[in-house]
Amino acid sequence: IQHDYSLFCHWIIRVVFNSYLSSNEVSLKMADIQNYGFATTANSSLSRLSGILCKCKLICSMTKSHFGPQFVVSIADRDMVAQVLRAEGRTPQRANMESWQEYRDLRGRATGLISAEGEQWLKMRSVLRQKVLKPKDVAVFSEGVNEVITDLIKRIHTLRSQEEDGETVTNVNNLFFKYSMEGVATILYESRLGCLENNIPEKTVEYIEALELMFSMFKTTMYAGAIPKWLRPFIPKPWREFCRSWDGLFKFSQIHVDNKIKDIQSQLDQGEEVKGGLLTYLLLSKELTVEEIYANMTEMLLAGVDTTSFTLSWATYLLAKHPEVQQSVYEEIVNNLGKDQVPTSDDVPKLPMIRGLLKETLRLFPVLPGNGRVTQEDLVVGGYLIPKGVSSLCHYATSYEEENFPMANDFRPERWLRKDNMDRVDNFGSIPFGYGIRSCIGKRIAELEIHLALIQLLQNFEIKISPKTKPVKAKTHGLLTPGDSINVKFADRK
Ligand code: HEM
Repeated sequence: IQHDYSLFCHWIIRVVFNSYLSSNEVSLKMADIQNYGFATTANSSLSRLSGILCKCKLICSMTKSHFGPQFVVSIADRDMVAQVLRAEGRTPQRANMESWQEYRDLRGRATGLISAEGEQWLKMRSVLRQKVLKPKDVAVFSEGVNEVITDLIKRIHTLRSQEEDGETVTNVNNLFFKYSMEGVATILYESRLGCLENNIPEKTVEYIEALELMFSMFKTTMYAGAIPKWLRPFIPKPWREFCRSWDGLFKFSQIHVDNKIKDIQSQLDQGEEVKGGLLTYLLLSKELTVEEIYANMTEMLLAGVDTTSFTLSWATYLLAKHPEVQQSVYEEIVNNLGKDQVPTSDDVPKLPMIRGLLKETLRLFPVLPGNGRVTQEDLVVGGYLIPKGVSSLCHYATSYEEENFPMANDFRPERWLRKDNMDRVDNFGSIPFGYGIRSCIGKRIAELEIHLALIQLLQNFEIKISPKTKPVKAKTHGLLTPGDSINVKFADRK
């Protein structure tokens, strides 16, 4: 049962238990159990069942289980996670990417950074890392991101004016989804989509809706790869939808990349000097093929929207729930930057509390609660032999360990402040962007989008609890997401 049928068990358990418990409670219990030992949502349904029945919290730091046909060793201990990551070779391998590869083979598409392996991955990583991996590389995107933030603030004014109290914005994640999509498109495609406009042109509405649908469809079809191929004729929907959402994402990226190719060509034809950002560089340098550029833009779009928007939603929620923290972050902004000055990336180092706020938000709510790795050598970890070819690193669990973070359940951004130059606040207990040469390549982009947005939001508004704010818990379907709408008030700063 733990092999091919684990997914079915998972579904059956969900259906049965949903009828006994509220769905939130089930998600929470599943999240708890998953993150205390199991890295992926469909892991080992039987163990989950016993966990739910016993209401016990699994606190083992190493467990073995199965995800579809795959054997997984899940590690939830800071030092063991560090040991596995430090043992990585020059081309670390990501787990569970077979379905992504299969889709690309089927459609004759290239792989992007997330799905590529080996030398192919290394080649693309070496090209992309030169442009986006250091804070100074992404500093050039500040202006474009700030334009998007101006639209975000306008949109908040519009949305709250539609509410009775003139201050509440319901389901902030909708808003931040559009912000993140607009922000990442500005950086990746060097063009604006218009997601945050009040009167969005019909054409734009169509593709925003199509993209939203693709993102939501993608989440539900994530497990398509775990269903054995021989079962697909009997249960065709997950695989069909998985392919359909990839088709849509690729098409979307291709339209924007092709537009850029035309722009560049017309500039060249007119004898103009061609200047631009990341995409222009990739197209002109020809270090990647056009197919590789399509694939990387598609995978970065997929990786860069929900991650950023969920993190912003949680940060907003935490600030509303902790007015004293919000006040100290705000005071730091006013004292070091002023009430009205538009921040750039150069200002962020002057605002350690803003950085602490993001780190603490990601410690409590790491969008990717686990990290799948294919270990490339046999390893002895914590006295156990982990065979080559498996492992899953559960940093959600290590983020909540008292040993790693005293008063771990509390929201305390100041825990990330350095007392002096020698003080090291980095902590393997919380690695929301992963670690090492295969860590998140969009980390600096995400930080820029989130830091600048939070600074301007706090300069403009006091974020407060609204009567519509209910306690929101996290749930997981691969990504850790808010389990309910986050509704807060954006009150004008006096
Ligand atoms: C709060 C926001 C984000 C979080 C928490 C996050 C987290 C992560 C994590 C945990 C990984 C896996 C790292 C590993 O395997 O060690 C990853 C990989 C990746 N992320 Fe992000 N990410 C975020 C935003 C972004 C953005 C904005 C982009 C692109 C614009 C992006 C692009 C990627 C790509 C391409 C990879 C694969 C890298 C590789 O395999 O070489 N991410 N991210």
